[in-house]
Amino acid sequence: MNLKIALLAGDGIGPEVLSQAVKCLQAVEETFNHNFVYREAPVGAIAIDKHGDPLPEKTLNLCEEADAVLFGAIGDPKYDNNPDAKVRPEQGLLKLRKELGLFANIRPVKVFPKLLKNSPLKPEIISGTDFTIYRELTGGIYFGEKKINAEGTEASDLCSYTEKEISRIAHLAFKAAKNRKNKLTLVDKANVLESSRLWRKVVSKIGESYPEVKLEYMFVDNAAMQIILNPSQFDVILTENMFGDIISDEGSVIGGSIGLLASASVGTDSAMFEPIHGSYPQAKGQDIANPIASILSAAMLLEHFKLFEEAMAVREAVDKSLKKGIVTPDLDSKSQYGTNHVGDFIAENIVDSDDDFNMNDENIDLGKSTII
Ligand SMILES: NC(=O)c1ccc[n+]([C@@H]2O[C@H](COP(=O)([O-])OP(=O)(O)OC[C@H]3O[C@@H](n4cnc5c(N)ncnc54)[C@H](O)[C@@H]3O)[C@@H](O)[C@H]2O)c1
Ligand SMILES: CC(C)[C@H](C(=O)O)[C@@H](O)C(=O)O
Ligand SMILES: [Mg+2]
Repeated sequence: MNLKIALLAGDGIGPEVLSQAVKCLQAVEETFNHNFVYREAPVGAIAIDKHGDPLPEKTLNLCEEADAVLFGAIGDPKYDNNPDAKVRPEQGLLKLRKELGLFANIRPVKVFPKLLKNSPLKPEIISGTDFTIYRELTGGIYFGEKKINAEGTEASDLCSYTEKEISRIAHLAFKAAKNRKNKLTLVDKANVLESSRLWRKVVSKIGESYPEVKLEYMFVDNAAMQIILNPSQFDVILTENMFGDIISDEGSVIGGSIGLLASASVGTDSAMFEPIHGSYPQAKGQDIANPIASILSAAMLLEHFKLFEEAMAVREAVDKSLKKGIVTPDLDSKSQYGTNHVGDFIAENIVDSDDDFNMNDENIDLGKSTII
């Protein structure tokens, strides 16, 4: 298959982790005889430094012309620590999502058996965790009207949703639940927020078209607790933009590190693949960041184009690195291995299972995601 892939490395650890994902895609090209063309473009703080704009027009054009975008991370303390900054790296990411129409952000949360003891939570509580968050990505409080009064003493962000914005992601989430364990939990704050009550109305109506899917509702404060207390009760979680952002970082605790959690952001015409973590500025250039979230985001990219064997080969190589303890320090504080070494190991272990993979060889956790 020929694919044009836009590479947006961004800031902090973004470039380091993204280049491990690219190594893996190149290994896939070689092993499975594909031809991917990569084009790099600046985004985030680095794009502000170079062009005065966190999403230069050239970057957006490149993404629009590409078949898919592979994103690193954006963000820099010089903006995080300056509430008065007029231009911010995050605006680049938000604009990109909006312009590409990436309304659904799919974040799988799964525990690798090998890492059961890495989690701060008890193994008996987290084993069997396998849920996917469908986070609405181009609406809600992130995109509502922002105001600050002239004195700078009062500010507001509007949380607004339309029926259309809710229903398009709800259909995706119901279809995903149908292909999984037939359960969908809508996470909201319908006891307080008008926008959440609209979510409930729209989602319950759509639910009538998916009678096999058990629809449940949960308030977000309770959901934040249940994800930690009993994560295996969840199958597909559907939620609005900000709640999805927060509960997915929380979900990453279950698996032992946020450096493992990948995501796909999809719309009708475009798709972007990005780790859920940020630019982790403290680790920039230190070769300690976990590249697996970025590598698994590349696996989701392959699945998006129905390259399932190829994606599986990447997942199996990741699994092998975890089994052999070839991991970064977030997963093993005594580890001698860095970002690059882990990336090399995973890329080198991408093989065509038709050639030499023995299913009984190792107890492999395939961890297949559920993009449709
Ligand atoms: N998609 C994105 O680009 C994205 C996402 C979240 C945050 N951000 C931005 O990133 C900057 C830093 O934000 P933050 O510190 O709140 O979140 P962060 O995700 O960058 O880091 C939080 C903590 O998670 C851990 N971590 C993150 N990535 C890791 C990795 N690959 N390997 C191992 N450990 C990892 C580290 O312990 C780190 O201290 C901010 O500017 C923020 O706006 C960007
Ligand atoms: C950086 C920020 C705008 C972003 C978000 O909130 O969507 C990040 O936290 C994420 O999870 O991708
Ligand atoms: Mg986030």
